[in-house]
Amino acid sequence: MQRILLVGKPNSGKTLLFNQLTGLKQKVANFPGVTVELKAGRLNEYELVDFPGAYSLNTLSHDEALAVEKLREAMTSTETSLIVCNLDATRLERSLVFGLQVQGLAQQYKKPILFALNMIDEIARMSHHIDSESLSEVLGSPVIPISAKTRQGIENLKKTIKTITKLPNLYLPKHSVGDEKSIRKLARKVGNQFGIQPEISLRNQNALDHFLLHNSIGGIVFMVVMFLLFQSIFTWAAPLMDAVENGITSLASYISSYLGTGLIADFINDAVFSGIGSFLVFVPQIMVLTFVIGLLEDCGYLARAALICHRPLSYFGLSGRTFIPYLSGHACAIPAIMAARTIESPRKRLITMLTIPLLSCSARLPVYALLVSVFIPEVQYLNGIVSLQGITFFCLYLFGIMTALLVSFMLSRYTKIGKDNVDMPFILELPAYRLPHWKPLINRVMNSGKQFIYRAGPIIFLVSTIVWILGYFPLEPGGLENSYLSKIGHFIEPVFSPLGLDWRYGVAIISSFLAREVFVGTLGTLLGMDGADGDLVGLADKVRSEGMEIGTGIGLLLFYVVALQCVATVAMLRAETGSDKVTLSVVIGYGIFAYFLALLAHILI
Ligand SMILES: Nc1nc2c(ncn2[C@@H]2O[C@H](COP(=O)(O)OP(=O)(O)OP(=O)(O)O)[C@@H](O)[C@H]2O)c(=O)[nH]1
Ligand SMILES: [Mg+2]
Repeated sequence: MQRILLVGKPNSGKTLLFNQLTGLKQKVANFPGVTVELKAGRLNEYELVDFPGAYSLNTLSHDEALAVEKLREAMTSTETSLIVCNLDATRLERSLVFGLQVQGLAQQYKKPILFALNMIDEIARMSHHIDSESLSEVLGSPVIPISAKTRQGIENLKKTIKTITKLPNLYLPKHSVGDEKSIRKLARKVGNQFGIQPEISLRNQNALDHFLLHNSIGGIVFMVVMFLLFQSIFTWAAPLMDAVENGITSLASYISSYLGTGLIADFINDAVFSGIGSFLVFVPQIMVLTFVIGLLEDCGYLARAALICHRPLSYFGLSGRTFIPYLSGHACAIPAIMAARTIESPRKRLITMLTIPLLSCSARLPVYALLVSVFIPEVQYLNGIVSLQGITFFCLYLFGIMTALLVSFMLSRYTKIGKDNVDMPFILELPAYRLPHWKPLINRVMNSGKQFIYRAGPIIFLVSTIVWILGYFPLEPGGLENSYLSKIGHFIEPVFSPLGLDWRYGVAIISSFLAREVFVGTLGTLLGMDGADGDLVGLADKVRSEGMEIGTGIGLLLFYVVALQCVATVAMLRAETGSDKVTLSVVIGYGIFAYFLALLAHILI
């Protein structure tokens, strides 16, 4: 299939434009380095390829290097029909440095090129206008003004793409500017002539940055924002979680009233409703977390937070750019490990990737929520804005962060890991402050919930079903205690009994090595079969009524903070580090560390 390449400077709106043209929903956010791998979609009879952004053909970070390498490769391919180079109209000079370099490549390989002059809605808001026709004459290639946000000019862009792909030879760039120095000179000249003056575009930004990047005020704002972020996950998501829980409980009792008793009824109650239901409750929490992170990204704050964190993170052998993968690691480690591609220093990138699994991702939420509600009373402060359970959550997340920092510190000080690579400087372009763009944000939130269900749902269903079958059969007096599962459980019990956990918790922990959220589902199935009435609220009550000691509970929590129990993360680590040895060491190392923490907590508390 013939291809159209969509390239340009980071954070210039390529992916939003890609989504508008293909109808897909790739991630869009207001900081440089969101897209880290090539993504393809259909635009009429063509394949449209969204590239990671790059500032120049001479690259710094891994994602830029990938973009440039793939771009050079695609240039030589006969399947490449057109290059659409996206320019950020509010930062014309910077967009043109890469744009003119790409135009040079297009001329060399005889490919037509078209410039999409994006963000003209922002330009209009600043009472400015860019004469795109004159700009097109100066550049020697078509320039189409658009707004990927408001869709202004998108139809015109589509029409121009059609015209050019029909008669490509008429649109080949006629001349190229030459070396990097003359490109930068021309970019500055054109930027000054057509673009918006930095004093105007940066006026509001500078005022806000003065406050948010201030040495002490900036630090306090950062702490408050992070505290509210973590509070939101627990306190603010609670009403939504209650709604889902009530919905599932009513559905369960409605369906059970029709099923009567017997094998099918037991299966539906214990495996389906207790197993799957107990993890569905956490979908709203994950969506709230994605919403708050998305809000911070969209308004431009996250890039500032990365800058604030650069100094302290450097102390632990990391970079300011580690901040964004670390933060998104609290939603899911997989995209976070990929996001580490934007880290300029290979050593810091490696250390970041290896420590991301220590951050509390949303799969731990069900486990935390269950144990926190067992041990921590529901006390609220400040009219319900802050709760004791929320504070406990914050401490658990903090523990994950501290452990990640400590491990990074040790890796950077006492090992040679990744040391043979050249170190690169930390450079970060601060995006403009903007109001959030609601549609893509809502899409992301819905997607996060959907993906959690799609990814975890089938595994949980499978594991719950297997656990249920092993626990139900052979149909002998004594029920669960005489089941196959109990035999397996008792066999592995010696591993878990030093932690104060009986065989049922052992089975739940072992089954959660595939994915952590399976723990609650399996426990739901197991305790459901053991007399809980299949209702989800009952799970915490059931654990409490069995008299689990607080030291054991805290030990279990710490175990889940540290242990790397996620097949998908292990596979991703292997792919991104390219080393079996490193991946295996991380899995075993964190496993042993987690076990000893749990043991210590059980003995000491
Ligand atoms: N106001 C306005 N904002 C836009 C427009 N296009 C994109 N944005 C915003 O710009 C930010 C960056 O958009 P992305 O599509 O993620 O940019 P990208 O070029 O793909 O960025 P990387 O993947 O990091 O290279 C997001 O916050 C978008 O909502 C536009 O036309 N107008
Ligand atoms: Mg992108």
